Amino acid sequence: MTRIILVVFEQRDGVIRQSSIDVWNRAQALKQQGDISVVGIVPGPAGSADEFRKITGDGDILHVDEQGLELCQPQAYADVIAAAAREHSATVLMLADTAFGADLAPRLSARLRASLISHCRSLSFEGDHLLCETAWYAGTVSALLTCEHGTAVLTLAGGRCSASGHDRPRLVPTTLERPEPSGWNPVVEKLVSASSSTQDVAEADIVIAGGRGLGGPEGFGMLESLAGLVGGSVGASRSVVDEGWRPHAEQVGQTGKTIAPSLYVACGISGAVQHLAGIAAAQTVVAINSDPEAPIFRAADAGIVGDVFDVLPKLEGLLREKLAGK
Ligand SMILES: Cc1cc2nc3c(=O)[nH]c(=O)nc-3n(C[C@H](O)[C@H](O)[C@H](O)COP(=O)(O)OP(=O)(O)OC[C@H]3O[C@@H](n4cnc5c(N)ncnc54)[C@H](O)[C@@H]3O)c2cc1C
Repeated sequence: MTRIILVVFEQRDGVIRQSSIDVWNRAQALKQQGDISVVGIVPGPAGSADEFRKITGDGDILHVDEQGLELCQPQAYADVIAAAAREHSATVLMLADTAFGADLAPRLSARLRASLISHCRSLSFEGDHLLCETAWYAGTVSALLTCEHGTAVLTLAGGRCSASGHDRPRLVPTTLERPEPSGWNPVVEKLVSASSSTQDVAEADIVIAGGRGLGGPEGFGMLESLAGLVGGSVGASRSVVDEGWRPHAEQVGQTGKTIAPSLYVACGISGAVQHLAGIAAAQTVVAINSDPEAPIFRAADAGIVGDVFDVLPKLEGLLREKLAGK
């Protein structure tokens, strides 16, 4: 029997999130493991052809754009996605492990009477069983979970995943048969972007993050300059956010964002387990810290022991020379 995976795409202001495209690519990779077909759904106004061109692989992508979906209201989304899951007999629903995915997944699980597995790091099919490796206790423990029967709703933790094929999915403007929307959330009237000038730290390919070692909000000027140079975003530890030096939108970790950049540079960050929980999927971690015993070095691929105020300007100077071809 063909198993149907429904991938839920998240969009913000009509722009499809990279984390959702990663989930789609991971679902495509699962097709090698059996008779599996993948369907996507984009609720809301992600209508431009350019947006859809970012997506490759096989399968239909349902695009549902109707009144009430423009504000990313989870209850409205849950109605639409549950209707799509029923219509396509989906047995697995996959969402990115973002704040929005974490809010939506339990609603879908309740509506579909499905099992819910959050923070999946990896997944595979063994016979009829879906096996999910998930992270618990800030990533210090991993558990292998399976759903014995019925539908499963999964949130997938970061992991940049590129498409293997160059096919284009078929885009299907869709209207779904569903009961009158009952639970439109009256609280959301307007979405305001927290930091419109820079890319969301959860989507960025390069993240330059700072901790308490930067001494104050002024220290982040160096990080902004370096991030601007390499086309990255600035991230922050929770201590920094608690101090009010940086906005919560930039916080990385257990109570912040889970990120999956190809390069993560931790500047003056000790590397507490709650912080490391957010960077497990980073491909390369570089740490700059004055304390050679700082735990961040154990999680780093490369480390520089030194004062961040000496190291970062030198690093940026070298990079500028390199980029100028000197
Ligand atoms: C339930 C819970 C959830 C949490 N969630 C998160 C989370 O999501 N994200 C998160 O980050 N934390 C989280 N924390 C907090 C976490 O435990 C740490 O307290 C926090 O990560 C520490 O932040 P920090 O590394 O910036 O500061 P510190 O631990 O104070 O470390 C500062 C580091 O800077 C170095 N340093 C100092 N001066 C310099 C200098 N001039 N040059 C170079 N290095 C220097 C020091 O050697 C030190 O290693 C959570 C905690 C709890 C209990």
